[in-house]
Amino acid sequence: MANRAEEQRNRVRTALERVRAQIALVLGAAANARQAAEAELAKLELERVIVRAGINQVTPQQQAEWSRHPASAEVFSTLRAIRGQFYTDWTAGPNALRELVAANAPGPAGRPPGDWLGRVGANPGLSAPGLWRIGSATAEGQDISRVFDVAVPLLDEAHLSITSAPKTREAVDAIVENLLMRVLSTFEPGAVRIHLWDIGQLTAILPSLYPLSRTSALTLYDPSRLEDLLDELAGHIRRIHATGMQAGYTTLREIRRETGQRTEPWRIAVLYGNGETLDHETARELKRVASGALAAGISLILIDVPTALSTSVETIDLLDSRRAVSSMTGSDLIVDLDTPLPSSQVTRAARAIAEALIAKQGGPRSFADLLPTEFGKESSARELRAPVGFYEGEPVDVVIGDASPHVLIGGPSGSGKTNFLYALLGSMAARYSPNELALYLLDFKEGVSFAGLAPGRKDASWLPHARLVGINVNTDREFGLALLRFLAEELRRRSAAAKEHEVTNLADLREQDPEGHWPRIVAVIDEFQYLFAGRDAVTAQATQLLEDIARRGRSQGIHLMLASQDVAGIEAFWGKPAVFEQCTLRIAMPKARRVLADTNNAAVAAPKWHAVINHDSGVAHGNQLAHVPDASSKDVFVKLQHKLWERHSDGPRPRLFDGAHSPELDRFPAFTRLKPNSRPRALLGQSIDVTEAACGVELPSAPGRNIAVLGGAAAEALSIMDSSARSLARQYRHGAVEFILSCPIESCVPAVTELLHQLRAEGHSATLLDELSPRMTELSEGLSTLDTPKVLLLYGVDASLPALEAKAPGVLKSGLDHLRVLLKQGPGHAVHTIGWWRSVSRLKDTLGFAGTDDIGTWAALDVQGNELAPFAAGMVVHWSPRPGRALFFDRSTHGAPEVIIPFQRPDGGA
Ligand SMILES: Nc1ncnc2c1ncn2[C@@H]1O[C@H](COP(=O)(O)OP(=O)(O)OP(=O)(O)O)[C@@H](O)[C@H]1O
Repeated sequence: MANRAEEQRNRVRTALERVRAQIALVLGAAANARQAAEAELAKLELERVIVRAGINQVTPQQQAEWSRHPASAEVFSTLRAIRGQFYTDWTAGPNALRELVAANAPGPAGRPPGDWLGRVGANPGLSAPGLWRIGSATAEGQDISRVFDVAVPLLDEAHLSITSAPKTREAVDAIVENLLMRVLSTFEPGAVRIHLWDIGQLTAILPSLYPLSRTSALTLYDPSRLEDLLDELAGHIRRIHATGMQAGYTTLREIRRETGQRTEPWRIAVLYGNGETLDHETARELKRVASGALAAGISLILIDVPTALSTSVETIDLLDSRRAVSSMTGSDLIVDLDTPLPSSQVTRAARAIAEALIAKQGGPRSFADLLPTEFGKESSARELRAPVGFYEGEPVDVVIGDASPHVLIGGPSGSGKTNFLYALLGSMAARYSPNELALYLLDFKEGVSFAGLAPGRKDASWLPHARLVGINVNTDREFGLALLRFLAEELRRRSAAAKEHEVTNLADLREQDPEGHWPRIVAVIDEFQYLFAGRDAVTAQATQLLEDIARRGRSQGIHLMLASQDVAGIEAFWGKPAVFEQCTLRIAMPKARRVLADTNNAAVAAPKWHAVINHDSGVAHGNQLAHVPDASSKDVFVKLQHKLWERHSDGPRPRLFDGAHSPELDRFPAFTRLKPNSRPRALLGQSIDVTEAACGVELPSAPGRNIAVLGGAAAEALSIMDSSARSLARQYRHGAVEFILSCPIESCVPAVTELLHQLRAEGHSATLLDELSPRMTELSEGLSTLDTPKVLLLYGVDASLPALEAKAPGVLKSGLDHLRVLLKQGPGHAVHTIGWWRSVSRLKDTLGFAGTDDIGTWAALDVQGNELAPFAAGMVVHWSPRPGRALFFDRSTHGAPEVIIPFQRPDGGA
């Protein structure tokens, strides 16, 4: 037993020892591998150090240090072999370099100044030469065939850092001037802007270039305010980055290449320091700018600014006034700097460029300059982009898209807001077809500023992109609300479609649903402050709807463009910052207040007929000043509209809502389409709605289906009675309904008689009663035996009351009692009353103790809202009576009363 146990222990021990031996072997192998790797690493590191320092540049001290390295012999022999081989091949080097520079530095970028200095460049600036010549160098051997050009990359490619040597300021200036003149002379004027800052001076920097300083090509900065320049550059970078990113590009170079347009100039910022390090904050900002600058087409030339930049920087270190070493050629080679350009010639050349730029920017540009050569070619899937004006001859774009979904436009009266809107609408309409862009235009101002965009009497054309044009709506705030409701509904429809297709934005929806009709919608509301003009339900609903649309419209391609004379005064707006914040695109006309950020005063200084366009919520760095061409004077916009209309005249015409005109019943589609049917509706007027709808009342055989017209405004009352009767008449077959009319108001008799004839002409029985009571009695007593539906058209019931109340001797019930019976029981027997009472109290008198239930629908004219509460289930009724409008309520269908427009009667009254 003991033996077996011992045996087992021995077996285990032996096994363990074997394992240990294996582990030791593996560890040994790993240690060896590691040692070898470390040796290799040390060798490579040494190699790197030697290469960096230069095998020939070495000091004896360093040489001694390197020699101590175990791998030094091996490394030196490898490097010498490579170097030897390189220099053997190098016979072809200078020539190759000459060819390289010639290919990458064409024209003024690399040619001698005699070939170009003084001539204005013609390169349109879609791409830039890769290299710019600064001098030459000579490879070992010193014979002429070994001389080659030295050039540095600049625009889009790299920054440049120059370090001076004692007494070399002139030489440094010569390098910078040489480079700048090469760049300026390469491109057409305006393609490059130079920013100059010198810590030591304001006025004497590169004086030969001064003729350019009266143009945008050259800007000088205060020595004590480097941060201004850095701020400005940061602003450009942010803007270019934002617009590029939206379109899916990461660099300005890519934008230019892909779009074929030079959307932005290149910028070169020349910073002369004094060799001292910048303060911490400025250095940090400089680094930040430098790292984003190249992608935005901005390059820095830093002179004696000792800041390590973490991006591509080439260096030129001056040895003396003629010689330098450069990172382009390495420390082994000396660069012989080009001789300075003759200053008088530089001045002359700078003047020529400045003059060419001024000539090119020319006088004010016209509306036609905003239009593309071919119409309707752009896609709005990602954004809407259109120039609206010019800054120094260059077009300035407005972009409406995901990053700037909504627009706020402000400017005092006469500052050119409407003109701006026309310029922008024209520029967009010319670029995008009506399938890409749909416009809903609403103007709360008195006047007809958008009227021309809808077909009119004088001009039958319309802007094909316009779906709705609302004019003279200053008193019809409800129309603004209707537009907002419509947009909110469209938003819901789009969200549902997006959900169905499992996408989150318009671009993707359009991709997933190519057959769908998903234009970008731009809703322009001029003088939108009217929406908030009262402390009432309209303001509350408008605010809520605007917030909703502003928040969610961005991803569904629904954009708001809100314009106002005085944004500052819109209390409801400031109380609800959500809408304001979503309007990231701000347009400030000259002297506009509060449209831009509080500290941004650009609008104050903006000249006449200019606008400050800011896609960054109004912060100063986003300012773009633009001269807006005249788009609103006679025939300017119209010409474009005609062209567009001819292309799309088969498309739908826009709905025109003109608050100054009441609709005509005989031309109103909802009326002309009426035919006999089983559910006749009395049309009372036009709904204030985005679609051209009538508001109607169904008169089924049910209690309460009577209509009361309330108030003393006779024209409107007559109109409502008239359209109700005539519309009902059309919905019955000949003789299938009987109209019974009564009118104790003398002045209204002609209108009533005319209606009587019209009803008869429709083939119906119609009677105008002299006395109301007998017929009321007859009808109420025979209710259950009546065979034809009847409509009682009772004008001025209040005037009939004395006669109705009178009782004949010995008779128990008065005519009024019978009328009450008819109001209560008539509808159940197809006898409906449409009555006009000139005051609410007289209606109450008529109804007596029976309560208000028998009046299921009403249209109120000049009566106060609080009087109407009993007829609207006790709810608070807001109503400020106004001519040509009525407040309409149908207990069976309405949650709240709505404003309607009674039809225009042919005699001219409402
Ligand atoms: N860029 C422009 N160039 C030439 N004329 C212009 C320009 N902008 C506006 N105008 C003219 O100035 C006048 C006022 O312009 P506009 O109606 O656009 O201003 P507004 O700010 O909308 O003023 P309001 O709110 O009072 O209508 C118009 O007669 C218009 O033709």
